[in-house]
Amino acid sequence: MARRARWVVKIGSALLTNDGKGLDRQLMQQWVDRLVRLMDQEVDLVVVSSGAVAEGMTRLGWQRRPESIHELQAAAAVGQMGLVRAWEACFRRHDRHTAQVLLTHDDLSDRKRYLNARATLLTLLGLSVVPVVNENDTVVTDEFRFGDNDTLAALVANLVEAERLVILTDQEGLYDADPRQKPDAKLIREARASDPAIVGMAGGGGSGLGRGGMATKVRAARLAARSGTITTIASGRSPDVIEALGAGQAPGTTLMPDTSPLNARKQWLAGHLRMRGRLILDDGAVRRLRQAGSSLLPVGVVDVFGQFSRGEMVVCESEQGERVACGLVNYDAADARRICRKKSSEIAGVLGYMNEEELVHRDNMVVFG
Ligand SMILES: Nc1ncnc2c1ncn2[C@@H]1O[C@H](COP(=O)(O)OP(=O)(O)O)[C@@H](O)[C@H]1O
Ligand SMILES: N[C@@H](CCC(=O)OP(=O)(O)O)C(=O)O
Repeated sequence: MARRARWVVKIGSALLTNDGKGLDRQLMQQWVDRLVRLMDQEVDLVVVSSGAVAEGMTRLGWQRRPESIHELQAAAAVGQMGLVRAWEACFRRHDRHTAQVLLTHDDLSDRKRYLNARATLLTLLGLSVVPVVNENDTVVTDEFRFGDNDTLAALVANLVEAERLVILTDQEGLYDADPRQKPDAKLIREARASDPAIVGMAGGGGSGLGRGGMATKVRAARLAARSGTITTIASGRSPDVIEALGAGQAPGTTLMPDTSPLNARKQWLAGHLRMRGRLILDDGAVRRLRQAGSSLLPVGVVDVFGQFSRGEMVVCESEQGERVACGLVNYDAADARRICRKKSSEIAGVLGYMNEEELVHRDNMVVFG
């Protein structure tokens, strides 16, 4: 059965807080009404919501964005409360659960945490819960922060392999110049995310509330393209944009990836990680990986070489020494040795716990041609 489509919808501070006048709950409800309709059309949804700092400033009565990092973090902590409550209330009206997911850069660059974040998000989607993601502003240090949620949303799109990233902002899309400076700027309808020309068109943060501006949105589209994700940058002032997207129209600016999802994922897996170990597979496992598109179960592994931790990259070889696949492993080397040749139902008995029944999940694996 084909899996449901996955979309990541990112909503920026300027839009969400009505240019700093507090959370625009009415508009939020209008978006949610449309988003729920999308979910009814077989789309799983992850919302990436900015606005914690802006909402915190409103609650604390601050007129200007503070300079000090600790004041910003304090404002984010206050505002995040309002933000998740507001999202929860809007989705509740449709009997949908929401979940607060706060991520940092470390969570997505460390492979173990990456796998855990991915598994949790996919579990939430499987439960029809809407994850509401923001950066964990209170704990991040300056050098490791995303800073803008455009980048975070793109990495979340990579994480769940979303078909589409929708970046809702206060402009109709990407213009050939900043429309706040040049009112006659023209809207770009469609471009390749990798086109160097569009980077030059995008200026920095414009609203004073958001941090990213268009430049980070264009960069986000490039990052998202790694997992074959199509990015739409559109105005969230009118919730009809979501309806139009659901009906297959292309409002705002569409930024297309160059590669198909499979190739993009292959490039990403192959380009980013070093092999830490080797798993030797029996003939049955080799066949199942190559022909049936299966995950690798411990029962098909006859030997384990190398030192690796959960989440690291391993190469899978046949007993004849042929490279069959590579992927992110779900157990560390010591535990992999203990469960190889064992049925998945025996894992918990042998180890005293079970992460996943697969040693390497199909989604985290590239099979060589
Ligand atoms: N080429 C461009 N096209 C559209 N907007 C641009 C462009 N260059 C800069 N901008 C500015 O980017 C702003 C949106 O970014 P930002 O304020 O960070 O919003 P958000 O909070 O939605 O992320 C716009 O209000 C606009 O002034
Ligand atoms: N994590 C921050 C969001 C950072 C930010 O301003 O992002 P954006 O408005 O999307 O450019 C917050 O919730 O205030």
